[in-house]
Amino acid sequence: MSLLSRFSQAMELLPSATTRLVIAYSGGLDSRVLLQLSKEYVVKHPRFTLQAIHVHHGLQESADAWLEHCQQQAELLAIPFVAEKLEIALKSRQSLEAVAREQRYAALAKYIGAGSCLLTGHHADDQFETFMLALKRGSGLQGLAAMPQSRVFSQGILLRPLLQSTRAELEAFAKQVKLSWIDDPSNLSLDFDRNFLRHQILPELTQRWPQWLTTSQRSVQLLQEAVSLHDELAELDYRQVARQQGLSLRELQGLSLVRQKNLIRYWFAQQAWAYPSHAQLQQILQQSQAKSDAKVAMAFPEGELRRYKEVLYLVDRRALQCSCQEVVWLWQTQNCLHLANGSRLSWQKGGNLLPPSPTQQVRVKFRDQLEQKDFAAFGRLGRRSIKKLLQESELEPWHRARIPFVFYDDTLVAIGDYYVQREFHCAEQQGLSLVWSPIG
Ligand SMILES: Nc1ncnc2c1ncn2[C@@H]1O[C@H](COP(=O)(O)OP(=O)(O)OP(=O)(O)O)[C@@H](O)[C@H]1O
Repeated sequence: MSLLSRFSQAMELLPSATTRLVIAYSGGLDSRVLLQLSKEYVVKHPRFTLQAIHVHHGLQESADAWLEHCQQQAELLAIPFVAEKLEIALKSRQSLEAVAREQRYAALAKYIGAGSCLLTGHHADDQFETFMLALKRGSGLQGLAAMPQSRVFSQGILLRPLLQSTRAELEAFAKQVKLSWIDDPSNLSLDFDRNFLRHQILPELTQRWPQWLTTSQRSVQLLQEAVSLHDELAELDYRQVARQQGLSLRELQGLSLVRQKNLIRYWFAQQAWAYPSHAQLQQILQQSQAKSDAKVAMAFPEGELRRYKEVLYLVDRRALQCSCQEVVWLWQTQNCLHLANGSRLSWQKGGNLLPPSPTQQVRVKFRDQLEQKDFAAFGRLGRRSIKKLLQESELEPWHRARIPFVFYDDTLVAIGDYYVQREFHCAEQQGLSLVWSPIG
């Protein structure tokens, strides 16, 4: 089968609403072939528009020359071209390669709205390397399943139409039609694990077993099917076990151990958190057996795992941020307030909070900023009443220091969307309704 036929077959995976193809064009062999085939395909399928994007990392001396080369190649094919320049700043212990990749995808994501598809030049050799690197790390099924041919990306989709073709096939095609491309010198350095696999391991394997890439690709596809099956099971279990925004411990523990692990991994992915490692997973399962809630708090880059009232929560890093200054709210001009602690307070008509008079100033404070006089509204029990009120609100403890207390001038009128002071009640639906979202 020709490269173009395989490319066209992959394009059939696109939803019918896709009309815009965005080519991630690095200037290397793979994406140069991708550029060519995309152009040939679009000529035959004019419902698609094309655009090429080059991400300029600025990491190598020749980065500017690469950008220029890419622009010329795109012009040659009359494909609209854009360059995205990055300024990569590394924090300690971050890998340059990983940060560059993350920022590259973030830059590309901006171009992928609904109806758009990002095309990348990944091929079968890349797939093999990804699989081997996952094996080296001791990854689970998800890691070994390497790269899917398509996945949701930003508001659209990411497709790898060359994934079934080998690098040798791409090179033969590029030479035959006399394409020009850039060879990145860093691809030769055996210091990188990927290059070691590419230059030392794969040639040995394909010399002994010429079909190696095709057959190992089949195994990867079977692993991908197994991943889908695991996800389907996790989805069913999730429906059973999900409580509030978390997982009910009682329901979780009713599952077999492997299903618990499968569900927890799925749950992390649903919240867009990186998968927990094998050791972290063990720890989560151990901690969820603990007798008291207080013991469970595990830190992850995205936030913390917490336990409250027999439910496990993944608490976003932003929701652990408490500090916040008092704010004066321009009530008449703004119906939504993004607070510095990452939460959001908004109001709409149709609630039971009496609106402020035009001369009243609306202020927002937080629990730690309340003064003695603010508690007066709560009668003799003051501070303790507020504590009790928040406990009764069922609001998770980590949100209680973050909930906004709303004042008209100096008088407390409401606490988030949980409580309206008696004197400021009006007939149902005649007043305002406050809405507080812990993560805005
Ligand atoms: N600088 C870039 N600008 C635009 N697209 C790029 C750039 N670098 C890579 N790509 C896209 O990504 C594809 C894979 O490139 P490469 O194998 O170098 O990526 P990688 O660093 O291994 O990361 P990953 O495999 O996670 O995408 C390329 O074929 C191209 O489509």
